[in-house]
Amino acid sequence: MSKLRIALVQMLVGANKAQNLSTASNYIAKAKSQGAELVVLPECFNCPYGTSFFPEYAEPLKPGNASFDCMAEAARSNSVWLVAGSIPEEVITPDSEKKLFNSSMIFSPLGELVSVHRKIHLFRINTETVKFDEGEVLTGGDSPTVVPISDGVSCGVGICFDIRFPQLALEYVRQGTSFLVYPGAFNVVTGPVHWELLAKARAVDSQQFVVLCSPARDESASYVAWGHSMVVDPWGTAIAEAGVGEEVIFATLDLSTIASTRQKVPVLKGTRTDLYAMEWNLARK
Ligand SMILES: NC(=O)CCC(=O)C(=O)O
Repeated sequence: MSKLRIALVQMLVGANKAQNLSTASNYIAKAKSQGAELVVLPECFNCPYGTSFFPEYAEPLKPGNASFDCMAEAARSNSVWLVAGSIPEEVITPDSEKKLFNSSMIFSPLGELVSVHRKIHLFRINTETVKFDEGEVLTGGDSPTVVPISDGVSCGVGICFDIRFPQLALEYVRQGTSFLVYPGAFNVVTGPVHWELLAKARAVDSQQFVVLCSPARDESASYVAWGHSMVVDPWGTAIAEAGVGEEVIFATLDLSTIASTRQKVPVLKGTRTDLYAMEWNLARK
């Protein structure tokens, strides 16, 4: 595989779960009809983004549950790879404790669940205007997720706040991924300053494609998403970008540009792991 056509579904997410699932599924079919081989949905595409909503909308990621069944069928019937944004996942532990994760299901074109990425870094923010702590109800995941797509092509998955951690992206580089996919819902405070900057930073430091998919902006929501879903190439150039409304955007990832970028600017080869390591011991405050 030398090129991969992808679609990012920047959809409006509301309070009605069935409606959200139907919207997602219609857009997946539309993306396929326009040539997409891999489709990405936004963070929390089955429920409004907010800690008060997560328990009510959470589901086990198994057949027999609405979001799982709908997405498996959408991937299968359209024969596409599907990074199904994220939904609140309910897990009952062996000690009968209920835990919730912010999780992304990844389906193959056969409709098989091939991976689940549980958001590792829970979103915490405390500004004058936006305060949020996913840790009030969610548990963080504990492993990076690499999805094999085809012969030698794989992608690393992160969810939103995960993009702020270059160490995770560099771990994906170590594991040989070609692109990084982050379903995300930045907000109107950090979005204007950090969203594009972080997408480009991760693309430049990992020298691969970076894909960010947001919900469309809904000014009446309790949490107003930034929008601006985008795809950045290994050189750091945005090759597709949405506005703030509902929209599907497309990009063709020319995977040969990964090697050519790394040849032009050999930072990965030049990394001096003998002088510095990806570990540190900051006093946590
Ligand atoms: N859903 C999230 O993780 C939001 C992350 C965010 O807005 C940020 O600034 O980081």
